[in-house]
Amino acid sequence: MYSIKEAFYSLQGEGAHAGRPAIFCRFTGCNLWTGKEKHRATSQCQFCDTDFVGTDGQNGGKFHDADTLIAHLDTLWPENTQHKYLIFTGGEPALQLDDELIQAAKASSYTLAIETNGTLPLPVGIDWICVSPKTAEPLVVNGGSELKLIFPQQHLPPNLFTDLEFEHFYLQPMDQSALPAGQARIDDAQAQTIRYCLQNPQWRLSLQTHKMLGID
Ligand SMILES: C[S@@+](CC[C@H](N)C(=O)[O-])C[C@H]1O[C@@H](n2cnc3c(N)ncnc32)[C@H](O)[C@@H]1O
Ligand SMILES: Nc1nc2[nH]cc(C(=O)O)c2c(=O)[nH]1
Ligand code: SF4
Ligand SMILES: [Mg+2]
Repeated sequence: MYSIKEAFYSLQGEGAHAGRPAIFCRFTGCNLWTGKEKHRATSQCQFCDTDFVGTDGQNGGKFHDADTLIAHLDTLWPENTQHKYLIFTGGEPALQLDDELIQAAKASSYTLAIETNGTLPLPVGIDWICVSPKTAEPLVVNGGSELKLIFPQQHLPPNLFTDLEFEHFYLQPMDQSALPAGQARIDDAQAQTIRYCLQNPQWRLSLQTHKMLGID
C-alpha cells in the first residue's frame, strides 16, 4: 500500500534539472517531522515548506500496489510523448519507495528521480538522486547526483558535505515565508546564499523557480 499526498505534472523547479517537465509523486509522511505545526519547533527539520499529511491533495490517495499507482500517475503524462520523468518526493519518499514501485515505473518507461533527506536507505535503480541534508548525523545516502543543501542551517555548514560523492553541489536559500509567526527567522537567506557561493565556488545557487512562476 502506498499513501500519496498529491501528484501533479509540472516543471522541476530546483537544482540541475530546473525547467524539466516531470510528474511529482508526493508521498505522505516524513521521519524528521510529523507535519503538525505543534511539533515543528521540536522536530529535526523545522523549516519545511510542504504539507505532506494525509492523502487529500490533488490526485492523492491510497494505492494498493505499484502497478495501480503507476497507472494513476501515467494519466498525468501528456499522451504520445516521450522523455517521461517521475520525481518521488514527500514527505520522505524513502519511507515508502520500494523495488516493486521502481520496477513498475521503469516498465512504463520513466526516468526516475528522488528528493530525499538522505537519512534512509534507497532502493537501487533511481536515475537521479537529490539529497538535501537536515541533520549533522552522517548521511545514509552519502553519494548521488546532486547535494542540495538548504542554506543557512544552524549546525550544518556546507563544508560538512564537500567531500561526499556527489556530481553537483547546490545551496538553496531557505524560504521562510510560510513559517508560523512565532518562529525565529534567519536574516536574508538569499543574500547569504549568494555571498557563500561567490566565496566558495564549489557551490552553485539553486532557486525555487516554481514559486517565482506561481506553478506547482
Ligand atoms: C519538501 S522536501 C521533500 C523531500 C525530502 N524530505 C527532503 O527533505 O529532501 C523537497 C525539497 O524541498 C526543500 N525544502 C523544504 N523546505 C524548504 C524551504 N523552507 N526552503 C527551501 N527549500 C525547502 C527540501 O530541502 C527538499 O530539497
Ligand atoms: N515545481 C516543483 N519543483 C520541485 N522540486 C522539488 C519539489 C519538492 O517539493 O520536492 C518541487 C515542487 O514541489 N514543485
Ligand atoms: S525532511 Fe523534507 S519533507 Fe521532511 S520535514 Fe524536512 S523538508 Fe519536509
Ligand atoms: Mg516543494
